[in-house]
Amino acid sequence: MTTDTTTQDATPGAPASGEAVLDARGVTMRFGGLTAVRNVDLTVNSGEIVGLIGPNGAGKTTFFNCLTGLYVPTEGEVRYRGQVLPPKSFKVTAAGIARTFQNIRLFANMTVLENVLVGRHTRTKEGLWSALLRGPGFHRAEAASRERAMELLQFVGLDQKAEHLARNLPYGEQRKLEIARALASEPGLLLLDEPTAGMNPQETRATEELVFAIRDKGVAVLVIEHDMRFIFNLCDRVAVLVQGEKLVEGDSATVQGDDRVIAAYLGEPFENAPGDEEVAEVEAAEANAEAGETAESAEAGADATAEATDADADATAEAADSDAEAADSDAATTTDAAPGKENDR
Ligand SMILES: Nc1ncnc2c1ncn2[C@@H]1O[C@H](COP(=O)(O)OP(=O)(O)OP(=O)(O)O)[C@@H](O)[C@H]1O
Repeated sequence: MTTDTTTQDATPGAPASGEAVLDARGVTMRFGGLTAVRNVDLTVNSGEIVGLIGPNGAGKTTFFNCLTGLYVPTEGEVRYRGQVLPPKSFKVTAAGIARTFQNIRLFANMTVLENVLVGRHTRTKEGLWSALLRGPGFHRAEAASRERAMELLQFVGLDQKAEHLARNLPYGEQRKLEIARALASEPGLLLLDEPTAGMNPQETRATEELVFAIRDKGVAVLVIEHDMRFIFNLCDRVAVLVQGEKLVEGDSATVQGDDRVIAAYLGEPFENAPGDEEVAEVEAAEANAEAGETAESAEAGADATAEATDADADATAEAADSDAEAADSDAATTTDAAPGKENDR
């Protein structure tokens, strides 16, 4: 994966490298008396990574749903490469916009590869009869789809797990798989809804690199995220929604320094280069994890010695019982540790 993770190359405010891929004008979405999104304009140019931030309930996901045909905006218009988008999500995908969801939506009982193949259906031309008759055209198309799906799995680092069931992947890899599946429709614009939610710092850092790599492949990206370090390190431009309205739009420095954004959302400005901070945080987390492992094994050794001493003092039969119990208790800890960690997310 060729990645360019320097903040400089994704410099906020740098001239847009291309024409508008997405052009949303005056988008308003009302649910009865509630206006979730009000008169929002947003453009994403080719080669750009744009962030959409705002407090909970600000209307970010509703706005995404308006862009992807899940909702028909009450007012306004959304264009993709100059064409008004049809109000049907599969047609929006076919036009060139793909998305991931805030809550992972994979086919849990299908393999990793099958999940990506599902994502390719808008790009396969073979019709129903071809699929039923399984003629040479179908087999050629299927082989090409599998090849492309494997390329995408390699791109996100999941090719070795192609035959695993999606539900058996760790959380961070499920998010990667969602991205691979979205990319399978060969989009020109990828919408990511909280791609790092529940991730640890290492996984977040890897996702950041993946998004840069996607941009480098010519796919523009619009991303919703609450992790401000991630957003300000990644995005060329950031738009801030508050109570359905766009409060501010600009480069990272402009947004971070805007008093209204600080008051409504950020709290206090980020200082220093977020990239450096994040690297330091990841390194510290890795060092802590290593130190934790070493301490755990030292503790385990000490426990074993203490138990052995106790056992010597007791009757032989009792010592055997005590060892067996200790082994049971260790086994229970090991088994519980992984699911517990998963549940924490
Ligand atoms: N289908 C719906 N029907 C009625 N109200 C809705 C619907 N979808 C969203 N809303 C409301 O619209 C507002 C914006 O919600 P939305 O989920 O878009 O916010 P958000 O910025 O994505 O929040 P979060 O960061 O928590 O995901 C909220 O008040 C929400 O309750």
